Amino acid sequence: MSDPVDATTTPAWARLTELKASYEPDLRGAFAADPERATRFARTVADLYVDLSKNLVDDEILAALVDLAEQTGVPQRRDAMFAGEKINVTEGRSVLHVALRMPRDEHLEVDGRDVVADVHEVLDRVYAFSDKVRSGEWVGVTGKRIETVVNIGIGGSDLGPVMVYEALKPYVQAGLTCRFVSNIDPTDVYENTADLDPETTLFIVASKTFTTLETLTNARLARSWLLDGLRASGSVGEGDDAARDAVSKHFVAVSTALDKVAAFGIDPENAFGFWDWVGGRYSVDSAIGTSVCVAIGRENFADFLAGFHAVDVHFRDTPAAQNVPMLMGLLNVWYDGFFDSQSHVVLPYAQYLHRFAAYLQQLTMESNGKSVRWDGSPVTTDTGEVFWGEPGTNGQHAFYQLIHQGTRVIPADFITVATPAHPLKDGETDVQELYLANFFAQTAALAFGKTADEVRAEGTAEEIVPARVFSGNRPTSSIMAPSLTPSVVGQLIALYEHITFTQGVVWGIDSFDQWGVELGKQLAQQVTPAVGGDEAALAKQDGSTQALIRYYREHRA
Ligand SMILES: O=P(O)(O)OC[C@H]1O[C@H](O)[C@H](O)[C@@H](O)[C@@H]1O
Repeated sequence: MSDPVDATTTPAWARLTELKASYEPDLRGAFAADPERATRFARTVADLYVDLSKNLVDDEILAALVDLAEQTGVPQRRDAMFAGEKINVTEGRSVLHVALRMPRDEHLEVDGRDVVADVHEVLDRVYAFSDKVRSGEWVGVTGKRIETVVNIGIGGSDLGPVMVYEALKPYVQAGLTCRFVSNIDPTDVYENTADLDPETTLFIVASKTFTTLETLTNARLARSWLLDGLRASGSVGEGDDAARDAVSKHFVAVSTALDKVAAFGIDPENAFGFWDWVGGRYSVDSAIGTSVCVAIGRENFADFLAGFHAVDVHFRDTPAAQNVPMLMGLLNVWYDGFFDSQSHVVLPYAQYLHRFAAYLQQLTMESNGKSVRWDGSPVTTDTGEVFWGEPGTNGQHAFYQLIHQGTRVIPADFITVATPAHPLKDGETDVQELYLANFFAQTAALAFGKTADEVRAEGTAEEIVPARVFSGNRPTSSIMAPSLTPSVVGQLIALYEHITFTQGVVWGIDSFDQWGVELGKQLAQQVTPAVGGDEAALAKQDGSTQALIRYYREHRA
């Protein structure tokens, strides 16, 4: 595996440094001087129209960013990923989420196996299972059809499925509902089962490793809830055989560790596998998406996968200057490295995408929150900006103030669709038009601001003019699609996967490991006996931890 290139030593970085020194952001001037700017800085990828023109770049800067991608080896590493090379260096693994959405007739050999054939074998089993649940052929232990599917998972085994389920609500079969339990706070499993009927509930235990404390604990709680409920109503007798039979009708699992699934007591017949070359945060398009597939059906799920694939092909085959994910990743590097941007806001003007920012937080921050490169050397630039966001227009009335007038540059991605799922009218007014007017107005306000003279011209008292000035030159990228179809949702996810990849390569980091989450897990194991009252274990904790545990023990009702 080639060594990472230190981006800051490349001629492109030197050029960017030079360009930045003389760059005076002036989007008003840039649009006035170049009537073609909007079209020259727009790109398309699959169904997505991506307007990059309101970013703080000119032709020279963009060219230098493209050179940076070349000089840090982004295209080569991308090709290595698609070829199945083990680019997840610290875990010695290939990185092949792109294989999860390759069409059936493609082939990709890794360690002597055609992974595309393996993918489709599992996909066919997921499809067959989802057909049975949807048609009512799959029944619970008392013969009733399934009405609620509860996905139990966390991190990548939760955020992807819940985000996509919410995004594709209009495609969910009537009479079927999915719920998602992730948190080990007992409230989560309680609230999500309290009003359910065990006879019509199916649990999907989703865990790549099948060792995750939260998920296994919640799965056991769910199993107890199921058996207690069925026994209380006399639907199921006492004894292990009766319990096993009930569990086999109400529990399926998704994991790379099928031996552990069996050890948990779930029939391997009811388990769907995937592979160590799929990162958890890249797994919603694997069997981890089974809850989504049950909800929306195999045709829609296939359309979802096709959306990813269309963006994969674009990312793989398009030269950097036209390559949308690569350009967007490079813009992020530009803002992080040269404007000290510490965060990046994602603002979907599509209510169904209300979990998209939360999903992106794991994708981007677990991938690129690293301080060493893949050869172990320290990074030489900042990495891993904070991703955050909420659907517009809610954010406008809450936190946009900081984006418009705060002291930091916060690049923003605005995402919307032309056709709403529900074209409601307020009298004669098409509400989608009000919604999109806000989208367009916000990106214009951020880019072009409002000068002191413009504020004065409105008759504003001089002493409050400064407070009412908008500097403008606040960068945004606008992403539009015709409507929020399964394919478009797949396209959006793949777009951000490859943006994340591009940033990671420029920074020289392994975007596919997540060692940073391990220490807390280990410590939790050590602390658990102390929380439970083991004085010797308590004495081994630091002073602050001891005090916190004592507080808990004194106040626990
Ligand atoms: O799917 P699982 O193995 O249960 O893992 C669930 C999550 O837990 C971890 O701690 C990782 O940081 C995540 O990347 C992962 O998605």
